[in-house]
Amino acid sequence: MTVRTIEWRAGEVILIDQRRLPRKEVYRVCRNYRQVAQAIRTMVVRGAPAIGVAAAMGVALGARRIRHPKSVGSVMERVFRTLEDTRPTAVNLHWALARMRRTYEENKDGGLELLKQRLEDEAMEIYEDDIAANRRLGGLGAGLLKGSRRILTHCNAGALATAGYGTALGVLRAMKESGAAIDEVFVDETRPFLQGSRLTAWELLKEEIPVTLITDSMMGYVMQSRQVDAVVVGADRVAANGDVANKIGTYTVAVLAQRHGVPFYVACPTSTVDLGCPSGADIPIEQRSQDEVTHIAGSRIAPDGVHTLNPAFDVTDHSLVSAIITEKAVVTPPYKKNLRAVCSSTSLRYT
Ligand SMILES: CSC[C@H]1O[C@H](OP(=O)(O)O)[C@H](O)[C@@H]1O
Repeated sequence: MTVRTIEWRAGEVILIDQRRLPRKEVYRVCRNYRQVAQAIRTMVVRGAPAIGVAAAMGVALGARRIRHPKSVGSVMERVFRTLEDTRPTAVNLHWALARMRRTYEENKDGGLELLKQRLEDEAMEIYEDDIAANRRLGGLGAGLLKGSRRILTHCNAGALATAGYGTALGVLRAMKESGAAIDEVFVDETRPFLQGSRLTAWELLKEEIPVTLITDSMMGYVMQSRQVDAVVVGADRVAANGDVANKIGTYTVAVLAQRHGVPFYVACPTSTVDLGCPSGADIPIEQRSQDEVTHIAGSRIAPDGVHTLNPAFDVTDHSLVSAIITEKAVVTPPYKKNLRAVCSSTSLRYT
């Protein structure tokens, strides 16, 4: 099954509108960087690696529309700032923009047409690197989870959250490709945006991987009744000490996993590890609109005027993380030392 999450088509960025899934497969055509930024903000495209790739393509779009060499500097600064301001938590967005900014600085004096081509080439490289990384980490994860036949995952860390193949779902895809027996994947709905029930269930059904949808409140029950052999989730930012920011509810899963002796694995490319971020306390947590909590599919389910909280992410302490599966290695504690050893060559300064 090839999900076309995102596609560069000479001067356009094509995105599957993830707000419409699973009922409709609708594609959004972005013809300028502002449209890409809006698609990221409104979660037409979502998922840490996917928004990084989208932002990189947005930079290439922004450059393509420049007509006068003298305006390059002012236009590109506006492009970078607009895309950097879309969503704060997923470090892949800022990592990808740092790569694009490095390419811009290296080529800004080489002529406008060369600059445009170099930025497009870099965006495509970020796209292809992500898919390759997911396939590699998937294979490493399949080896780690060998023998785990009943797995729980949270949110969507699949092809839809990346340039393709997925991270947590990349591990499941690699397990299936290797012939490993998967008896059951428990997917929780992941309120309020329902990435689990709408996106992960959709991806796994298409892959013919056995999936059971549960409500968020059933996570404790399935682990207490010993129905889960392992948990694997994605990540939006891993701090230098191994603390993990991921979709809201991940911390709950991790505490339950520890309580019931279930290994808790995080699958992410090294572009998700932020060595410049000392701990989870330093990770900015995005607060999203209250409508996501008070409405489902556009219908109000809560009374007018009710106060809501809507942090889009939480932080799981590194002590609850059994291992971090990256494309370069499966990283185990002590994370501060081992993450630096594995990820330093990928790390880029974002500030
Ligand atoms: C492959 S990482 C996907 C990661 O991103 C999601 O957040 P959002 O849907 O708000 O972009 C979620 O935290 C996933 O685990």
